[in-house]
Amino acid sequence: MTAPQSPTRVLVLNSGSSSVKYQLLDMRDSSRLAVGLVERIGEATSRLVHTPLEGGGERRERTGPIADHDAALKAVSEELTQDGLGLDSPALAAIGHRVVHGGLKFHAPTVITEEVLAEVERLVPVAPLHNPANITGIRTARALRPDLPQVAVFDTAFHTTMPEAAARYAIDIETADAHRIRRYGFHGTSHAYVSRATAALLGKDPSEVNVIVLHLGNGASASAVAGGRCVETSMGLTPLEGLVMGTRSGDIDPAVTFHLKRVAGMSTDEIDALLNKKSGLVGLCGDNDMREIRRRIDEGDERARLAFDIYVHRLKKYIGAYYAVLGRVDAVAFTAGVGENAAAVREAALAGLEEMGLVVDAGLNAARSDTARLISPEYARVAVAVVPTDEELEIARQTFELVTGDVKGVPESPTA
Ligand SMILES: Nc1ncnc2c1ncn2[C@@H]1O[C@H](COP(=O)(O)OP(=O)(O)O)[C@@H](O)[C@H]1O
Ligand SMILES: CC(=O)OP(=O)(O)O
Ligand SMILES: [Mg+2]
Repeated sequence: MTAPQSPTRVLVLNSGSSSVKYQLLDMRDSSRLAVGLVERIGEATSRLVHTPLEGGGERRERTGPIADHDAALKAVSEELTQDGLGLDSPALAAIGHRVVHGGLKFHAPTVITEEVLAEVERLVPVAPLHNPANITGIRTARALRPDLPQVAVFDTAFHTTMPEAAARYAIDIETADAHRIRRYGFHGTSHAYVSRATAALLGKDPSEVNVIVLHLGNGASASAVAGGRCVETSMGLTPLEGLVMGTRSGDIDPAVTFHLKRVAGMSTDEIDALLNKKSGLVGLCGDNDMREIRRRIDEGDERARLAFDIYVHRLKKYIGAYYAVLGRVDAVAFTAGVGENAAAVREAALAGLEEMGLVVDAGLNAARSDTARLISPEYARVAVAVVPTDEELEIARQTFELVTGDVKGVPESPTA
């Protein structure tokens, strides 16, 4: 009789403000067994799309109201069970959660305890769109499988290497320290994964290269990574600072908020909602989807053109700034929904930077691919790359490594 195999599967939950993305992976070969997405949580038109990649099941879609993240996770659990991949499976080693704000405490993936949850809860005011969803995801997953290790992988962890000169705001230092006001940075799992994948694409070790990573999704951030360590990133105390995003303003003179309060008579909550939800691309032109913005530009829409130009202008400023921070740049890597798909954004962001060694080959830029690739000509001094991010795989790896102490070889139970 053979002894039972050690569990090798990890379920990854990436709970966003109104969505949950999930993947079930087998860490023996990092293969995906099921992937899915629940979107528009809390609306009447919620949608769950579930794709089993193992067991011969078909892609399924459910529409109709899903009230909250708790209901969303229960629906995901039902879908997985239908494919024989349910949370009750003894093959499951752990559940890995993306947790957006980890403050200064968490530098590495962490097994979730009540103390860890309390700290994540304490940080809700500085990640109001993200941490509450992460907490619900953790509590629901724990209720479904109380015996299983649950691991938090923090968006902030990769940025904890930032030097004080980059991490501090120039405000009264006692006030800042009393309230832990500093720049934390986010999307760190993606910046870590993409900077490493870019080094691999260049055939180098991460310690040998300096990379500017541009994570352009709904939320967007840039980072400067020197020899594998983050030295600067564009998001700050909260995920509001930095680049222009789908619905967030990014950088703004803080006095705009006083002005809105004193002159426009808006409340703090109204200003918060304005800057987080009604700004960025959606505030400028009514759309936050870059595909729709490009379509409108092609039809001659001036508002869409202006929104695109502001988005790209900010991006270019950050590329220049991070070039200066790094001194020598080996590669600029574009990632996430916009970075991976919007050739026009990549072209416009780097236009006119030939003197800095940054050149985009139009043919390579226009080509499409699901794998990491270079879009700069061979002669260019700085490589420009499109590198699909994979936050879920990175979370699964870190989770599995933490619970088994091994990421490559899977420990087997000794044969009886
Ligand atoms: N084919 C495409 N062309 C241009 N932009 C795209 C394309 N596909 C997706 N996007 C952009 O990517 C965004 C979503 O990026 P994603 O990384 O999935 O975001 P998030 O993880 O923050 O939800 C969309 O809002 C859209 O602007
Ligand atoms: C931190 C952050 O902005 O995340 P997202 O892009 O998922 O909203
Ligand atoms: Mg994302």
